[in-house]
Amino acid sequence: MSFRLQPAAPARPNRCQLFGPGSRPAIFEKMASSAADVINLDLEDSVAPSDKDSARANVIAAISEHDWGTKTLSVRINGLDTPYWYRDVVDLLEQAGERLDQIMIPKVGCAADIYAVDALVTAIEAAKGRSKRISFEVIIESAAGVAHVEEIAASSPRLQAMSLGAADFAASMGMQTTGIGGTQENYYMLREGEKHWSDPWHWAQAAIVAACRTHGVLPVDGPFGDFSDDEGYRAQARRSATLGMVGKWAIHPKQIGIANEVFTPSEEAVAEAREILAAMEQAKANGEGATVYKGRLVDIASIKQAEVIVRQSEMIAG
Ligand SMILES: CC(C)(COP(=O)(O)OP(=O)(O)OC[C@H]1O[C@@H](n2cnc3c(N)ncnc32)[C@H](O)[C@@H]1OP(=O)(O)O)[C@@H](O)C(=O)NCCC(=O)NCCSC(=O)C[C@H](O)C(=O)O
Ligand SMILES: [Mg+2]
Repeated sequence: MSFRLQPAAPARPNRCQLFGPGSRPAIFEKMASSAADVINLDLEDSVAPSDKDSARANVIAAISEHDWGTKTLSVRINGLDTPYWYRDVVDLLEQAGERLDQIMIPKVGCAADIYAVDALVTAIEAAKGRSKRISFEVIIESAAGVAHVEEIAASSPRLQAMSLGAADFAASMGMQTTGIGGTQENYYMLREGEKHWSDPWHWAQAAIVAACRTHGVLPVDGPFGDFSDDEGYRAQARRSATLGMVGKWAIHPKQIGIANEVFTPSEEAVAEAREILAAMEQAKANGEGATVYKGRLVDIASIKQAEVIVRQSEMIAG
């Protein structure tokens, strides 16, 4: 165990990030009144090149015009490989009101990508006297992104969250699929003639969780494209939650409730966690470092596991 303590990730609910194209202002009010914890107004891939300027103007206006409540309000800018991103940053930071919380940087490939955006944001914040420091979130959605995930997680004190973007990731990796997340028909093993499906996103998710937990960043699962498949979305969200991710994107309002349910620890899970903490208190009072709870071992590490669940539930309850 390193003597360095693992930094805590930001203590904010991030169970569901609801996306909407910046070119579709008719849905902004629905997004604002939704039950999502985070709103992502998109200037990137859901906006056609011909609409980039008008979408940017829509988003800047919407930041002040709608009541976003206590949600984290984030805007996804265009990638650093496009001619749009610097104008996104300049106009947002110069023109959008103080309600803007966060910028999402897509297709990040190395720490220097974040450095470039950080330098620009820092200069504009100072020049304009913005009182609120903008935070960053990034999407890991390329081979380079996952190869450099740890340096990216460490890249800036502004960085609060990191998502896996399954669609661009699959393309960058040359994966044989057009699916956005979820079970992939050809990713199976055979045993005695029976197919057993595996999870092709798992290794990248695990890399993201480890990098995020090392550097105090929130790990988030990205989009699930088939919004008519509720159970497929739920299954992927449950796997992500089990792996340590704190939330998942919604690309349609019907996915919000499922994400909120999966990423809120259940009453039973919280009750059990509290019982484990009580059992360990008793064990400590008896001079023991380990004891038996419901027929299984619990020890000092179990305290930390139980605390994760209790802390998450208390933070969500506010
Ligand atoms: C996917 C959609 C285009 C579907 O839109 P639509 O056809 O309007 O859906 P419905 O008719 O079923 O809508 C029902 C009602 O819900 C409202 N609605 C729809 N979408 C949203 C939303 N995102 N937020 C809030 N409200 C929404 C409709 O207006 C209907 O309302 P009403 O008429 O009052 O009943 C659309 O959902 C959509 O555009 N989704 C977001 C797409 C997006 O942002 N994509 C980018 C993120 S994913 C990505 O980028 C990939 C990633 O980078 C990677 O690489 O993996
Ligand atoms: Mg993408």
